Amino acid sequence: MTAPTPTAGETAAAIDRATAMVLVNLGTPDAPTPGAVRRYLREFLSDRRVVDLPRWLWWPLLNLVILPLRATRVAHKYASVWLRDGSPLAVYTRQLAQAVQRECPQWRVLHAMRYGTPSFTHVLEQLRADGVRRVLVLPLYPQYSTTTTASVRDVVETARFAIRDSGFVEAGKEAADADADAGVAPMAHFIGDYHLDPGWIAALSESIRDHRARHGNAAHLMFSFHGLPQRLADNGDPYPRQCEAGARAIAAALGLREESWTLSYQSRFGREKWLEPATAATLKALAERGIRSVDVVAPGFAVDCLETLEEVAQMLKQDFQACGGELRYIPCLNDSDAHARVLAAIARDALAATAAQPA
Ligand SMILES: C=CC1=C(C)c2cc3[nH]c(cc4nc(cc5[nH]c(cc1n2)c(C)c5CCC(=O)O)C(CCC(=O)O)=C4C)c(C)c3C=C
Ligand SMILES: [Fe+2]
Ligand SMILES: [Fe+2]
Repeated sequence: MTAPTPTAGETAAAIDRATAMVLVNLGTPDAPTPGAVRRYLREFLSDRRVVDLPRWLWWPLLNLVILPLRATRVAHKYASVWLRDGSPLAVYTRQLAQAVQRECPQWRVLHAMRYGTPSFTHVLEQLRADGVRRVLVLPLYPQYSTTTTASVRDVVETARFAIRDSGFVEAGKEAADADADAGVAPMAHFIGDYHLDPGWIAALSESIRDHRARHGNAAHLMFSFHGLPQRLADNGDPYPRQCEAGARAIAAALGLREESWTLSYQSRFGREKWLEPATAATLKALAERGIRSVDVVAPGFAVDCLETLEEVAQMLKQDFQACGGELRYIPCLNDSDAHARVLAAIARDALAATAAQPA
């Protein structure tokens, strides 16, 4: 009996079983309930990369004030965008990893979350047990920030140390083999940002062009990015510069006139001064200038989530309508083929660059 002929994908898969790619996103609650949201927010907002107040001040504020007040309110928001298969961020991230897997049949492609499940540590242990020796980590944040990207890097290092320290031994191995194997965490390569990647700029420009061709051109295009405390930018976080450079490159690719687009920041949290201009205030100012239609795109989000679907496509849309205008939200690249191709190309380039480096 002859073995079945392998497909192109299977042949390629046989070439590099030792390499995997992990797409890492922020994470999201497991259910749109106050309990699940509380668990998620507790983990997220306990990360010193996200809130850097002294613990003696932050712990009581978080546990006794913020979580009790916020969990129920935010659970309602999640409920308003929840999909049949879960939170939008979880569903689209999972589907995006599957789409990238189709683009890269030679490697294993998985996803992990910085907070909640599946955790990066869990995914790395699984890959290591399957014999993967090299992991390419791609945080799903096009722009680098200490609050997001650096925090993913933290868990990558923690997970690699945890594997080394656990003296991980596979069942059924001979002692010598097991000794040789114990503590070998896969090597990790990390992609810090892709805010000016030409493929990414082209994919976003194309998606905006396509949306406008189908729904008509609004008078104005707004690039709305998740915000950050201004203090972090003042201390050198490159995030706002990368947002500006990306928005400018997309506007140029679309051939937009300077006065027909704006960059703004949304999702403010807490009392500190955040990056400005704020998306809500900018929309109000546009309405006051008599601009009646605005397209909003959110290039800081790889996939749609609470912040785009609830805050922009529901709340800000209603507010703008109340000012007599029409807001059209342009979805994120999500699990589109174009997005999967861009991320696959970024990964291939990153690995080719590491291979080209001298040993
Ligand atoms: C100090 C608090 C926060 C900082 C700093 C921050 C930075 C930051 N966040 C994203 C991406 C996302 N944030 C999302 C939700 C979200 N963000 C914060 C707070 C900070 N973010 C909170 C408290 C929440 C949860 C919702 C709420 O309680 O209001 C999400 C969506 C998650 C989902 O489940 O859908 C994303 C994505 C970036 C890119 C960023 C810095 C650049
Ligand atoms: Fe956030
Ligand atoms: Fe928000």
